[in-house]
Amino acid sequence: MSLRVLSEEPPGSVGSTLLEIERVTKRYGARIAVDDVSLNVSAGECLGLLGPNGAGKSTLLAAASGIVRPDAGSIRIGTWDIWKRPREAKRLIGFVPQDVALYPTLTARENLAFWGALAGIGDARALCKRMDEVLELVGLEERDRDRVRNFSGGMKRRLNIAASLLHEPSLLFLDEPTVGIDPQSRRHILDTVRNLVRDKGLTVVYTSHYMEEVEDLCTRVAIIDQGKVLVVGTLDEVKNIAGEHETVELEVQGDAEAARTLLATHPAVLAVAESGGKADAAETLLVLRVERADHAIPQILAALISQLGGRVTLRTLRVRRPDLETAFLALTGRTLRV
Ligand SMILES: Nc1ncnc2c1ncn2[C@@H]1O[C@H](COP(=O)(O)OP(=O)(O)OP(=O)(O)O)[C@@H](O)[C@H]1O
Repeated sequence: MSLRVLSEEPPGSVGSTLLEIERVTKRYGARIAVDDVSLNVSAGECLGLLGPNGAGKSTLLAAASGIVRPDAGSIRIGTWDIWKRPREAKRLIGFVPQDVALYPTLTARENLAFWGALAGIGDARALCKRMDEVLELVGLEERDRDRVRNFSGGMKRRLNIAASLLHEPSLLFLDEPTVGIDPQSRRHILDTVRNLVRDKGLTVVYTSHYMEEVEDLCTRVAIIDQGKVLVVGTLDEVKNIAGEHETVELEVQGDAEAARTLLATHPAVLAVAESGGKADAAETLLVLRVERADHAIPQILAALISQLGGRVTLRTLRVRRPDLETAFLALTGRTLRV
């Protein structure tokens, strides 16, 4: 599938291109992790990079941060090519990896001092002031003397974000910062990122497989799957990509395979998506694309009752309005959920 660029220029008061990714490819052996990706990010915007596990998001961020060298293509941060002028380019970026990079036996402040020294902040007073600022930004100012080994997973992620901000970057890469953490820390991270963009003018590339987070934070979104960016545009442009079609979700118990087969050939159903439900789950999620939900639902229910009554139990039925999940479905025939 070829890339669809729905809008060249991001909306709002954003500036010149701060990140330019041009035709980047990265292979691991025979596997293509990033496949000929081009993407621009303007100063002041928050771009969401949305895709399922294994889509290539981390590899693309690692390439853009100068951590993983691509096999082809170029990456420019501001005016600097990240591979030709890494020192200058890296000064402009902060990178928050998925894995926490902290010393558990050191306190929060000692960890920041270590990262500050690595970032070249030599002046002790300047570093101290900057540590206070970033600790406050992530809401850890009261815990700065605590050892990191006593922190929750969410607090460690927040400290990692603080460390990435010490040298006052213009562009922040966040690689799935909310995976596997408590809801309070998740809320805190989302609020911190929003404030950094709105109040400090930071430019952010935020990767996630949670469409709600991207809808909440970002002005533009790029959908990535199997190493390719399938579409780039404003949230509204991408949400509407499914066009006039609607999505009906059925949660069924029993012989879900028979229900899937029946619905896949039903005239009211355009397509049944593969959904990544858990193999041991009691219910199976069937995601249907239909022309009009109000017409299709009575026919679908009648077919299930007359042909599979007793073998399948319907637990829930939901109609989805166009959102990033339905866009992903329209583009790939699969659901985002994992
Ligand atoms: N160091 C590596 N060696 C071999 N294969 C790799 C390596 N890193 C990533 N891959 C493969 O490249 C593909 C893209 O992985 P990547 O981690 O970039 O995806 P992702 O979208 O960030 O997914 P996740 O959210 O699971 O990290 C996957 O198929 C992955 O298995």
